[in-house]
Amino acid sequence: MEIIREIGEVQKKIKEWKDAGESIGFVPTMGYLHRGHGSLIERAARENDRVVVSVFVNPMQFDNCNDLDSYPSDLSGDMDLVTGSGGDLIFSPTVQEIYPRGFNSLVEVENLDNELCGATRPGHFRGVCTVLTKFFLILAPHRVYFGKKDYQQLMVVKRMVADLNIPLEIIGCTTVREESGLAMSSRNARLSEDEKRKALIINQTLKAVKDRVIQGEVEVEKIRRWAIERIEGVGGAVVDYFEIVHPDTLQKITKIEDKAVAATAVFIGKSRLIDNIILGGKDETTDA
Ligand SMILES: Nc1ncnc2c1ncn2[C@@H]1O[C@H](COP(=O)(O)OP(=O)(O)OP(=O)(O)O)[C@@H](O)[C@H]1O
Ligand SMILES: CC(C)(CO)[C@@H](O)C(=O)[O-]
Ligand code: BAL
Repeated sequence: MEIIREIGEVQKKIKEWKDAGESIGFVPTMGYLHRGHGSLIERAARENDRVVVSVFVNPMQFDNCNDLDSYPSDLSGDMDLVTGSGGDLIFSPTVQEIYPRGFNSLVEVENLDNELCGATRPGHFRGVCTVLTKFFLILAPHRVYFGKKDYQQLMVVKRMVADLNIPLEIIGCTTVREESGLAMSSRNARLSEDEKRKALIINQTLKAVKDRVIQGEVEVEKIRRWAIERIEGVGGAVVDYFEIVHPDTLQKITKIEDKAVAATAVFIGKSRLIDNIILGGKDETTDA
């Protein structure tokens, strides 16, 4: 298992593989890898001959310097996880390698980015789409794997690839959880034991919302207010947003008449955690 830091070098390696007729799977990450990332890498390894994992904390997608500066990292742990999950290569460029002249060209997916994380982290998806476009052009993989924990990111990237005719397949993978139900996230590493216990309220509330919908509740505003109160009731949890949106357009809805997505971002202490659940349809336990 190799770590490559330079664009020219990773391209040389990928060319060798492609010249040998091998298919390339790509898993973009910001590092500090956990079993959630591992499941993406394992799936990529099942479906491709070679798997490249990028580890790059992209400054362009952070609107909060503290969040960027305190983002955890552990490249040697990442190497172990990538090896154990069947990956072939880590591409971990420096910021200078990716943005040598700063950056004047931006990729933005309109409308899908105006609610949820797009509303509360201005410029976030512009940063994500710009860096991913660069990675897609640099690596030219056949298939790229994303987690459904970042539901909006998955939808935005699918749309970007379709709009720009980028020749690769985007694959969404099931959210991997702790036994407690907490969605695995690199940012969980910053939680104290007490905060970790409090963070359980996020998934518990999403599941309770799903139950209310199954029992016939359709009024979004009623559910929203109830869910926010329930989450913040644990003390030390502050809801950044809790919204119920159309699963494809990601626009807010007022009544749940068909499939919908409940998505939330919650500050537990200083860590901002996200999670979501599919309502009014099958749950998110299947890959797509
Ligand atoms: N629990 C998880 N299950 C499945 N996929 C996941 C999980 N956590 C992250 N991913 C996916 O891994 C990819 C890289 O995500 P990232 O490196 O930001 O990890 P993260 O744990 O989500 O970090 P953060 O704490 O910043 O949210 C994304 O496609 C993301 O959706
Ligand atoms: C896709 C990504 C690696 C782009 O920087 C990041 O947004 C993430 O880790 O989800
Ligand atoms: N997983 C999303 C990357 C971010 O929080 O910036």
